[in-house]
Amino acid sequence: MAANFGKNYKISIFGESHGNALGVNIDGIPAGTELNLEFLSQEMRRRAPGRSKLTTPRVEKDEFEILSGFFDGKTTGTPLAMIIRNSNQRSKDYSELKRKPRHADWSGFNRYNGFNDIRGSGHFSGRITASLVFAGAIAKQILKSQGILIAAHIKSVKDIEDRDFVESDITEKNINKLRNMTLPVLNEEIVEKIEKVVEKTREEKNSLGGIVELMVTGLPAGIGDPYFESMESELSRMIFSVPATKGIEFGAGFGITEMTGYEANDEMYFDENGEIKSFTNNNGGIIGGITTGMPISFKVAIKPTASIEKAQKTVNLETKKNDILEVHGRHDPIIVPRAVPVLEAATAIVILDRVLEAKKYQL
Ligand SMILES: Cc1cc2nc3c(=O)[nH]c(=O)nc-3n(C[C@H](O)[C@H](O)[C@H](O)COP(=O)(O)O)c2cc1C
Ligand SMILES: C=C(O[C@@H]1CC(C(=O)O)=C[C@@H](OP(=O)(O)O)[C@H]1O)C(=O)O
Repeated sequence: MAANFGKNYKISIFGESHGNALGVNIDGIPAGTELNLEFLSQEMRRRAPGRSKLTTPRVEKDEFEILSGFFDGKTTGTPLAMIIRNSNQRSKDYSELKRKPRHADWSGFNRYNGFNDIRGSGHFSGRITASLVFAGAIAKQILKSQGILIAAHIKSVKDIEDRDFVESDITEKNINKLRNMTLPVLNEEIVEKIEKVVEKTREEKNSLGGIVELMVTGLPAGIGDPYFESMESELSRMIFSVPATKGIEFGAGFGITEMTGYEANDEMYFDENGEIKSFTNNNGGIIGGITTGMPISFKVAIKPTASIEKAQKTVNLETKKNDILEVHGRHDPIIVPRAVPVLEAATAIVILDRVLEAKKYQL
């Protein structure tokens, strides 16, 4: 089923943006895992809507309720189900959109024979990513206990660029700092520039996109598989499940095509502790679908928000005539900052699933 992901850390998501609730059922959490509920809440707040002037004004607390699989502060090992109740639906904003489709309304209408819930785009809404953040936050806690850390920052908005991650950026202290920033960037001088360009674009009834960079450290060499379950394949499958994702590149990405083989090869050496490293990481920590022991590094392209107030051409499915669409309602003028915690969580789910898979073939 399309709503399911994972072979070992298995998630099944459900819900609609304007329905009663959304949530996730997680199977495969090791029994006896202590959950830090405050950390889970913090992660939910990082993604929640209505938390800054750069996000949609729809305010939702995104308080989660754990229904099963958790007892006396520890997981029981049986499925852990979580729901979040929706509290701030304004479905009249969508009354026109049944006739005049926006983002996934037209493709979803055809896929579900017209029975898709169009209120807030139903299951297609970015709101459903709250479930990913919850499952990812549990995965992050488990991975951290194994020395595996995941970090993300905004790499660019329009033509405003942050510097790239280096391995030494990935410390618990730096991750905590980024987690507490509305605009998580490494070069804080660009924060104001981003705020200004987003504000200006919003005033022009338009929206912006950008790039998020992620890095995973602490993974040993040898996790993953060749071909269909390669680490890149699994990560890409999950990352493309995050609404608004339009591209992913590992390591030097498309830029590697401009290098010669001599430049592109990541030359290896023994470091002062006798560990094998490479001087460069153009392959993004994955070769042959399997981790090399270098950090996994990748960038994700997030498109500009589809729902904009600026008038655009569309079709009217009722009159069967060409028409004009102006989307009123509550929308993110840019999805990128809210995508940061979602992409981290999505990455954590995949990495944990692959780490558990590796336990099957490594004694
Ligand atoms: C956290 C988050 C928030 C989003 N907010 C909006 C929004 O306010 N308005 C909108 O049109 N799209 C928003 N999106 C993107 C749409 O959900 C997405 O574009 C749509 O489902 C179609 O999917 P696609 O763009 O991946 O093809 C958001 C996505 C995420 C991850
Ligand atoms: C509610 C959230 O964001 C929503 C994501 C979204 C979309 O089309 O993806 C459209 C808007 O929905 P609504 O019209 O219901 O306010 C956003 O507010 C959320 O992320 O929790």
